[in-house]
Amino acid sequence: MTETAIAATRLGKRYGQKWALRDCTLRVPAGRVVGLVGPNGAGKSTLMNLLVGLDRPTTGELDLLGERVGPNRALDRVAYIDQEHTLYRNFRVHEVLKAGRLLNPRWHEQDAVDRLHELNIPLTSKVGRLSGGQRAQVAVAAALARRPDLLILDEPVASLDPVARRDLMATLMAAKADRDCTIVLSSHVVSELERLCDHLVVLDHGEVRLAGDIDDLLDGHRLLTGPAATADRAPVGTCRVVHQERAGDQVSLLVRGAPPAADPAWHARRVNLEELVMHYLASAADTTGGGKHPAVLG
Ligand SMILES: Nc1ncnc2c1ncn2[C@@H]1O[C@H](COP(=O)(O)OP(=O)(O)OP(=O)(O)O)[C@@H](O)[C@H]1O
Repeated sequence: MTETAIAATRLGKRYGQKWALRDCTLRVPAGRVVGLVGPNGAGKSTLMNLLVGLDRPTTGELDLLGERVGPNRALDRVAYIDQEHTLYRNFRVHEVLKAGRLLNPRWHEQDAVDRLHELNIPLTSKVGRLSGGQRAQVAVAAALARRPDLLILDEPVASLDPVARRDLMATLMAAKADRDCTIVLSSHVVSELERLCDHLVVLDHGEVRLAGDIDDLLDGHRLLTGPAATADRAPVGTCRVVHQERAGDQVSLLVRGAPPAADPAWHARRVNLEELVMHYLASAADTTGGGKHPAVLG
């Protein structure tokens, strides 16, 4: 397997005057499960459309699984599932599999049959009569039957109830355990990604705000809390202040790096993934004028 699943260099997509994605430079090692997060309109679907070849970039370069993505490149090692888990509703499940068999040179039907059997989804059922969760499972089973090296899912659980969400996440985790593919999934809900993902990309206003392996990102940040009155003298050392937030007479600063434990009035602790993402998004909102949060310091 190639070492790098996704290498994007200054990738951009403009619709008319508007940049949906701008200057996106990313390197995702193969085998990662990537959580792509960001608010509405952040550019998540735009990035995914570029990754799966549904759209062409306005600027920049994109390599997937070691190959340059271009107009004549078949993306047969990449599978994509959109938000609606689009399937023909009049098809029966076995007809979905037949279509997959006819359309895909790499097709392992028994994988899908076994998976659907385990989930008690009859092959004779009409897609339109399945629940939303079952339809999502059929879409995932059909995508996995292609044994993709890169599986991309646009908000796969957004329309599902909590049990169906859990079941779909379990299917993805099992698929990852079976085959060492790279998975990219987008969501608004960070807590949903936390159990599954080991790599994070935060997008906002079409720009990458944060990207990296989640363990490294969590190790590399601290939340420094102390008296708001002395916020400008917070003991940050050489750390970069990403964002600060005031609550009463206390202020919390998200810093990148390890601040020196010099001042007893200040307390440094690790952050969780949700806090990390929220601070980065709040910081982005400050710089783009879209938020109500206090100013970014550095
Ligand atoms: N085909 C298009 N034509 C014009 N503008 C578009 C098009 N597709 C996306 N955009 C714009 O690009 C920006 C990014 O949209 P995108 O759908 O990628 O965001 P997103 O993060 O996936 O949002 P959501 O979470 O709501 O699905 C938005 O401002 C959107 O209106």
